[in-house]
Amino acid sequence: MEVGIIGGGKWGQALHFAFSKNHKSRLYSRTPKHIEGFASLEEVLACPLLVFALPAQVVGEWLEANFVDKGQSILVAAKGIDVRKHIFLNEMFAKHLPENRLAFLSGPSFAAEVMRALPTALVISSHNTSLAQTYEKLFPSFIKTYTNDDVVGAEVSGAYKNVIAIASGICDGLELGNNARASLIARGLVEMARFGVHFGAKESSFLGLSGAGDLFLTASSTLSRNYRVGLGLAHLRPLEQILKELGEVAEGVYTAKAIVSMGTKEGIYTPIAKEVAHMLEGKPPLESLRDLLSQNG
Ligand SMILES: NC(=O)C1=CN([C@@H]2O[C@H](COP(=O)(O)OP(=O)(O)OC[C@H]3O[C@@H](n4cnc5c(N)ncnc54)[C@H](OP(=O)(O)O)[C@@H]3O)[C@@H](O)[C@H]2O)C=CC1
Ligand SMILES: O=C(CO)COP(=O)(O)O
Repeated sequence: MEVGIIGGGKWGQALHFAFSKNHKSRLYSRTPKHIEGFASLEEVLACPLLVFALPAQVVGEWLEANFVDKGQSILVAAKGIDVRKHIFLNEMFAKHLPENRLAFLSGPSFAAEVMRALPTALVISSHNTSLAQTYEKLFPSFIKTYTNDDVVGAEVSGAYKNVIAIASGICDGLELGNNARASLIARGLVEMARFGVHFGAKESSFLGLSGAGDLFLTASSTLSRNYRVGLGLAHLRPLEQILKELGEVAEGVYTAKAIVSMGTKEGIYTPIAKEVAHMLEGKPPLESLRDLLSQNG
């Protein structure tokens, strides 16, 4: 099979490496990369199976400017919620192609470990089971894949876990201990499930790879860009400086604000995301901690 990857960042390159094991993979990015299989946007868009691996916050503008519907399907590998429109990625893509040509990738997957061909498990969610199974065939044997139809559950899991990961980094940066981090992650899982179920997600999705799996991974490792943002915030470093030094996307920085806006509008209790959004805007972490601990859960 042939696959065209849009996005040559860490995740696009990792997926390109994985797909290239057994299939013809082409990759396009704004900045040319000197890797085998690098192709023009036209060559990539000509592939019937596409993978979108750009940051969530550029989805809208990128699709408007570049996407030409020639009957392709898209596996969305981005994780986030649009901070300007406060809508899920499936709604952004649905403006350009029908949901039966859309699938979403989620689960615990640091690109760096995929590049080392370390064992990984992922979920492909689509309203079109046959499409999910087609995308499954692209993955090499070191990546185990599961499929389901809970697109919202996959999206909310992948997006929200980044926000809880920032909170976990703050917790460790403040040296609050293992009890505190475990409690924060557990309550974060409850919070993301509450948010997702409100928008139609299946609660079971948050107990699996998409939710608990990706949350445990991202909230417990310095391999996570979002976790590292939290460490920096705990040490009172300016967010602009943290992101400049990171040099890569940290989706939770934007998703936190989207979650709080959507939660406020819909009346959903999102205490951790709310405090993360406050800390991203400069609220001292210890004040947030006090406010979180003083709230009735
Ligand atoms: N890294 C990981 O471990 C994983 C990441 N993801 C998700 O994948 C998505 C991409 O993340 P990742 O690859 O890690 O991010 P990186 O920061 O590594 O790369 C981002 C890429 O996006 C490109 N880009 C940024 N803005 C634009 C734009 N306006 N137009 C065109 N291209 C743009 C950059 O291009 P340029 O190089 O030209 O600046 C860069 O190649 C995110 O949603 C992330 O959450 C999911 C699972 C794992
Ligand atoms: O989504 C990821 C792992 O599943 C990558 O996490 P970070 O974006 O926090 O690095």
